Amino acid sequence: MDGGSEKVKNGDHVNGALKKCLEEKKAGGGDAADGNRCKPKIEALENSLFPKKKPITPLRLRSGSLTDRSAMKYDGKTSLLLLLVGYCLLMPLISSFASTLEYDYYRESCPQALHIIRSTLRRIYDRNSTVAPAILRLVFHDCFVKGCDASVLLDRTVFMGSEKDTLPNQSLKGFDDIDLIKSELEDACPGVVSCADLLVVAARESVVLAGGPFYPVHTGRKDSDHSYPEVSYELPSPLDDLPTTIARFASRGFTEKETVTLLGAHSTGMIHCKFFERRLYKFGGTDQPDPSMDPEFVDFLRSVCNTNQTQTQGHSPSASPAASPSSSKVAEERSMKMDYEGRGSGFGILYYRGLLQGKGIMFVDQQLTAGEETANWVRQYASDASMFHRDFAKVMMKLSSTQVLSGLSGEVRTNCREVSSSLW
Ligand code: HEM
Repeated sequence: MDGGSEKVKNGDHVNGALKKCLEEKKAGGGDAADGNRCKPKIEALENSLFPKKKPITPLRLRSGSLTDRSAMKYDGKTSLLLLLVGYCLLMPLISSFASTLEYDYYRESCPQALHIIRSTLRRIYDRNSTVAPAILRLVFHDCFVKGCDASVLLDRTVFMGSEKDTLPNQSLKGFDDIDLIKSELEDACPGVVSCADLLVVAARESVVLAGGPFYPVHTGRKDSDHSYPEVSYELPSPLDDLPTTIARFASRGFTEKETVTLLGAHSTGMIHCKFFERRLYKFGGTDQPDPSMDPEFVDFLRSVCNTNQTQTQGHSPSASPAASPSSSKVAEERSMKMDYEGRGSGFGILYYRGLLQGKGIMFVDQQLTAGEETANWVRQYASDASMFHRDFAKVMMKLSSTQVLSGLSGEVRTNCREVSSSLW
């Protein structure tokens, strides 16, 4: 076994121990995921995902170095210059320390915060399981646009446009569910828990509910006082080819591998026919379907999206319940269920296997098999569920920490749809 798979195994082991701890604590009626009891296991999981580097031994200063007083023959001007340079270099460093996220940031201000998020989300999920993929997608659309600052949740006002109204965000869902969770938080701890933290924690829970891995989420994010509709157009499109997708993710600091991993989120949820219909009939200006698609799968998707035909069953991914009624209005609303029929190890692995068989629903998904490096990762994830779960956990932690506001930057909104500072 190579070193990489050894680490995967360790990660699995720690994740298993953590899950056990959480279950035991839950059976005991408490909330453990972020409580003290499971903290050592959460830290062990973090260590297995991100092994700590050895501390660097400080270099001994040799005589004759810059700190050697005898060598300091600077005049007043040089000292002032050095002071200025030092100030300029250190200030960003100091403020970046001040703005670091923390483990269990709300432990004193609102110790029940994470329990409230988790239990409310689970209550909603029990009634309507579409909440989980909806919130997972929301966090991506939030974090990709100016960082994880809940800007995507803001409604339009007379002074400010809203990200929600832009084309890439028009089919986002889950806003009411976020409102419900926020109102529970506000009842318990008014004005304390940010919408940005709410969203990343709820997304983590959503991944777990969808059969994906648990990953630790540090907290302390603040909310933006601004929405960025113009930046929303930088979100990837379902019609993008591979180089464009790679470039878009690279612009946010993600590697090719991480891009492949992140798209594994398409293991769960729904996708409307309008996002892939052109692939089925008139691909690339021809009268033919996309040649990279499996022909039987093309027929299947045509039957799902065509309101005149009856629904076909028995394929994976399966036709969605939303695809049953047959009025013309519903034609637009027809959708494919991306749930690749798996819980536990099914999350991810079936999505990548589907890609290898030409059964990617959106062009952007199928394109992952078009590049040498990306196709290599697709193949690896299709055969190694634990490697995918470990990488997905890591990349979701990275996504959740993208360009956050913290410390003195940003605010805590009391209503996720409106900024709290009165100017807007
Ligand atoms: C190239 C990048 C991506 C593109 C072009 C893309 C595009 C889309 C589109 C068009 C849909 C269908 C929406 C609908 O029918 O209403 C969708 C669904 C979804 N996307 Fe993505 N996506 C991308 C990456 C991601 C990432 C990185 C995540 C999360 C980490 C994600 C999570 C989801 C989820 C969970 C759904 C299902 C939503 C639901 O059922 O409500 N997507 N995506």
